[in-house]
Amino acid sequence: MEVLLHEDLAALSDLDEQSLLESLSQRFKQDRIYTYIGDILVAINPFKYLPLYEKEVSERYKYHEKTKLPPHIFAVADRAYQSMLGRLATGPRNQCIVISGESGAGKTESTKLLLRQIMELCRANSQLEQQILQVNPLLEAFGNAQTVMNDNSSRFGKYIQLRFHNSSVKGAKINEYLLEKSRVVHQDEGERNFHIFYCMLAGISPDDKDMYGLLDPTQYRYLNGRYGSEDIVRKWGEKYSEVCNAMDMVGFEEQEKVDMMTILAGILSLGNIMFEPTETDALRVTDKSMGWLKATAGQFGVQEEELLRSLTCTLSVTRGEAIRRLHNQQQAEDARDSIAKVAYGRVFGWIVSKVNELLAPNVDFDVELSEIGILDIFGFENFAVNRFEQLCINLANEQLQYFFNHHIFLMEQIEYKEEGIEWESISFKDNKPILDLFLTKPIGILSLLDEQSAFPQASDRDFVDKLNSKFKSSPHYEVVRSHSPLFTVVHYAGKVQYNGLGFLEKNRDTIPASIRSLFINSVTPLLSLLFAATISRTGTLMPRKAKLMQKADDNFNSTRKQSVGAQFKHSLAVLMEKMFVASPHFVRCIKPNGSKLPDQVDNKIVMDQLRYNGLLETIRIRRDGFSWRPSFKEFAQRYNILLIKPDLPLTKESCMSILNTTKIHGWKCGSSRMFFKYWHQEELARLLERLGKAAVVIQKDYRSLRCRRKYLSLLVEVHRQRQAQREREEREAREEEEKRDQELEEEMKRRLDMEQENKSKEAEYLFLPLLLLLTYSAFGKYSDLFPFSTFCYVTALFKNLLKKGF
Ligand SMILES: Nc1ncnc2c1ncn2[C@@H]1O[C@H](COP(=O)(O)OP(=O)(O)OP(=O)(O)O)[C@@H](O)[C@H]1O
Repeated sequence: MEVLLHEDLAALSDLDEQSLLESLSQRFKQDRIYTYIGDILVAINPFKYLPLYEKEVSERYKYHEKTKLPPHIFAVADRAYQSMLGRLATGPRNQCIVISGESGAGKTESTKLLLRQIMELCRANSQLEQQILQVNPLLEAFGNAQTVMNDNSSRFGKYIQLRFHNSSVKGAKINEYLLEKSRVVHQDEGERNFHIFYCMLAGISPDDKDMYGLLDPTQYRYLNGRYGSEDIVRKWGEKYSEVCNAMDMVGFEEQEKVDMMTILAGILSLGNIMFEPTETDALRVTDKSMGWLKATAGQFGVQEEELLRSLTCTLSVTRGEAIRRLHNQQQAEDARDSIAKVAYGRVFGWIVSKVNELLAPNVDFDVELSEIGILDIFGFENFAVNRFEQLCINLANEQLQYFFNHHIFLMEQIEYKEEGIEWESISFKDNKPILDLFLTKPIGILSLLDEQSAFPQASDRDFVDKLNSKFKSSPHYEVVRSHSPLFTVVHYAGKVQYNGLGFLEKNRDTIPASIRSLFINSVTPLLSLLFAATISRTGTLMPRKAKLMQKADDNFNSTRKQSVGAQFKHSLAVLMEKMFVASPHFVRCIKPNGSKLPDQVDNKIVMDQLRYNGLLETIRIRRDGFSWRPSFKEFAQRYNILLIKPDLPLTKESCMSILNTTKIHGWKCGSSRMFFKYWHQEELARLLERLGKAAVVIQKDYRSLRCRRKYLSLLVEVHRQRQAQREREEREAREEEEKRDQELEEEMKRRLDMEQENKSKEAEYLFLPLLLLLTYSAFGKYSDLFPFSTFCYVTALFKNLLKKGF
């Protein structure tokens, strides 16, 4: 039991297919839906609520050590986030998380959980992060639908690029891949149209229903006249308010929402327009559907007659002459359906481009952003009837499987050989020949499809005949003897029989110029914008400014447009380019049974998935192989800190010296790079972390020492300043006192002087008359000899002598 419940299957020494299955299903029965194969996460869809994603669980998985907690999708989010920031074994790098598995295996749920946890990790609570989280319900409503394999199946692929500056999210970009537009006009048994139609009909208020001209849901042919039980309708209603909230949150304007709903209502009405032949060659709209024609024209904001004309005939200009060709009933119905598909496809593309506009990073161009990409692409599909869409979906899955194989098996084993590492080769199912069958030029399925699509007279049968003649000897292709244009491709995940009917038309995906110009002139601004938009080489809608529209439309030529197959091929190539330069993390989703039931494991279904996913081989390569292979330079640069020697040369010898200081075993040394087991990354990261913690302690102590020293010198300075202050104050006091003494002395002197003066004045007053008397009496006799002036002079002389204290 111990072995069976092992959390990392790569740690088991011996495992065969049967014990792998047993091990996973035992864990599943105990609600342990996650299991590691080294650094790869296997997730089995529980089809029931499990208390695995609560706030408290999310907290535990933040910055955790992998081996200390059970395997979890949150652990993948944590590892991608920490690796992006360069906190784990490697320096900062862009990351991508690749989620794969067949339809209904749980990819979209895993994507949502990853997004949520990454937002938690960057402590997100700003408006931007809320907007990023709100994008999902919006895209799900417009891009998901019920299929026989999954009630909430993604009918498009998406690659979400989260962009960060340092640790906080600065923006996001959604890349969408090939929406299954044909679902708007046709759904197979047991399937439904896109969720938004049902949500809108269930959740809209009676007033708005009147405003948009919506009627009873069972009346609409595009909905197959089917609606749902009361319970389901209630849920759709709730979903509709969620979608409206999401639109508000993401930032859609009121008029844009109204336009969008009007277009959806128009698509539903359009589907009810039926045609019948008249006695002349012309077609007419049946009496019953005249009302629908009127309603559609109103909802699409175009003239009723013009709409009818564009449905029933094609106008083309040859050598300056306008030629009108009448449609037969089938052509009119095709024109009707193609309007519905284009309108819906473009609404979806517009939502994505609008979301991207609103979530674009608001930072300067020179700010370098890091990225985590999450890929949630439609799962492998094999229905009773497989059409062009299934072919594209399965091609995308082939491409993903190739990416997985390339990373896990191919690159690794090539490097062992090149670097002289002893290695017993592990065989795996290489799907490169199947990819080549699709993508090779000029003789691959997509090239032949393009070739045939370019001939207006070619039929789907011609296309399949061409495939049969070119690939009849290929081990990955089987000719099917039938009146219908059938063919079989042996995919990595099993054989799929395709029905070639409609392949050419879907690949061309053109709308007649007359229809396009009719809608460009619609009074509904959004519809006009959508039909004037161009489509990029990778199939992305590019809305244009109104003024530029008409000019470009004058020389619009539908044959210049890339085929859908070519666009899809390009978009996959661009996606692979992005993913090949990032560090990948793999989540392999497994569907436990075909009935979408909880607690049930269908051994055959699970075993098939384990086999075609190559999980047993993955376990072997993760157990015996060296999944992490940094170059000497890369390793020495990152880990020289373990030697605590600056300026260490980035050589093999340095790598050896570094590793000799650790207790890590089991690594190998090649001729230009090191070879490590997946768990070595964790061990080295732990050593770095320990060193990091030690560095923090040293920094802390050093800082405290510096602070203490600074404090002491400040204290001395304070003492010095205080002393100086004291001395200054004393000196000032002294000077003040001296000044006061001096003033006192002066005052005393002044008073003395005054006293003296007073005394002399008294003497003057006392002696002057006497002196005068004496003088006069002494000199009186000789007054003749002494004139009066002499007398005055002598008197003044005495007076002065008296003043001076004589
Ligand atoms: N972790 C989970 N916990 C509970 N239920 C889950 C979980 N994962 C998936 N499910 C259930 O399985 C259903 C299908 O999952 P999901 O839509 O994620 O599959 P998918 O692989 O994305 O399929 P497709 O390729 O068709 O889009 C979900 O609607 C949900 O009911």
